[in-house]
Amino acid sequence: MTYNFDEIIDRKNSNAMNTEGFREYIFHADSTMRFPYADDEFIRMWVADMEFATPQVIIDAIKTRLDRRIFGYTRVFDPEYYNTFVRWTEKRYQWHFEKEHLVTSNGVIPALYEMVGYICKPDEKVLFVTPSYAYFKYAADFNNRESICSNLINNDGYYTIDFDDFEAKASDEKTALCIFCNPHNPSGRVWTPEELKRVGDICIRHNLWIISDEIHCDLLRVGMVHTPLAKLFPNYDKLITCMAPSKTFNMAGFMMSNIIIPNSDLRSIWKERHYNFDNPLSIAATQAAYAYGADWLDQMRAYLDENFKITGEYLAEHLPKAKYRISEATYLAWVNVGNYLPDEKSLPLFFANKAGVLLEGGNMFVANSDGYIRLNLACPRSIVKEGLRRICEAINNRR
Ligand SMILES: Cc1ncc(COP(=O)(O)O)c(C/N=C2\CONC2=O)c1O
Repeated sequence: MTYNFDEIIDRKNSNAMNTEGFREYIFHADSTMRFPYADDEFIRMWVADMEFATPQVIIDAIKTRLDRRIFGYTRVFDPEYYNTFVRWTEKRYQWHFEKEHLVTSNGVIPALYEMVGYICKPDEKVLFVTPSYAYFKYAADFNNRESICSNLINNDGYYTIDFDDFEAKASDEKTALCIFCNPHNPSGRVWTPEELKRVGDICIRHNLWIISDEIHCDLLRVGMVHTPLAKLFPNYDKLITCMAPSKTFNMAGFMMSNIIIPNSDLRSIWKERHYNFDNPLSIAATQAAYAYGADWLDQMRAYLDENFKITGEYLAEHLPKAKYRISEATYLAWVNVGNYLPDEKSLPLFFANKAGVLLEGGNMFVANSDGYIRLNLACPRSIVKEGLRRICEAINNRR
């Protein structure tokens, strides 16, 4: 089957964050905030969900479950749920994990919120690299735990880990947990086994817990290889792995993620305190995604690769002083426009007002992200092209 990723799908009046939630999330404003563009005139390149239809195989599985017509209290009991997912990780990442280590959560972020509280004592710290997905900091904030950040080294747009700084912060006796993003949002880096080995060795040397957030792992550029951190450290049971179908198959609204907790004590705490019920439609959707979604994913990745390619070509022609590298994973382009807008206080506000483009950027990624904008390229190509046209025009025509 050939999928049509050029199709523009109307999301209005579907309670989508993407169309309804931007004022609050990006601008901390209410519905009275106004722009020179009507809401449906915006090109939306901000929140990380896709403008592509969720694969039909997933929709069909949901319909099949709907036909059972009763939707009472539900959790994963069927071993086929685990079998389907572990076959996916074995086939794509040559990584196996034990059935009893798998728990489900209604999202990776809710899992982070819970586990920071289970793992860190009140005076302990959470370490992560920056720039970072802001919810890593929010998970620490929510639990009144201190964040400790290690800035990535930015080599002309290619990010690497400052291992000396990372180890200095990991060695802080109050640092108890590292939340590590692999692949990395927002830089798009796919960490190499060598980089991952150094991260793991440092964390183990300083007796840290590690949560490896691998939610973007399926969204690799063609030819890239994802290495689960736990694959390199099979005997370190203080290493939790988070994966989910939500980013991969555009089903974040089903709020289903897989958390692999090898440490039996932590797993017991999780089972004791976590509200351990799942949406029956989400279980059906997740199982179908991993059982039958590979063909759609492979076609979608090829479409995304082309979107990243045309983005680089367009920026090279129209914004030659911008810094851009094709992300090694995710569907998020990370572009440094600082040479053009060095004094812009809010890049999202500038582009909302001047380009009619909703995007994230600047200080929305905790630290070490000044001058950068993040563009969601998981859109029909015509939308990507119009967004790029508007962004470049707004910059080149600014007064
Ligand atoms: C690294 C990372 N972890 C977790 C999540 C969310 O997981 P969930 O709770 O949905 O299972 C996201 C979503 N990233 C988003 C969502 O919108 N903008 C972003 O950058 C993410 O990028």
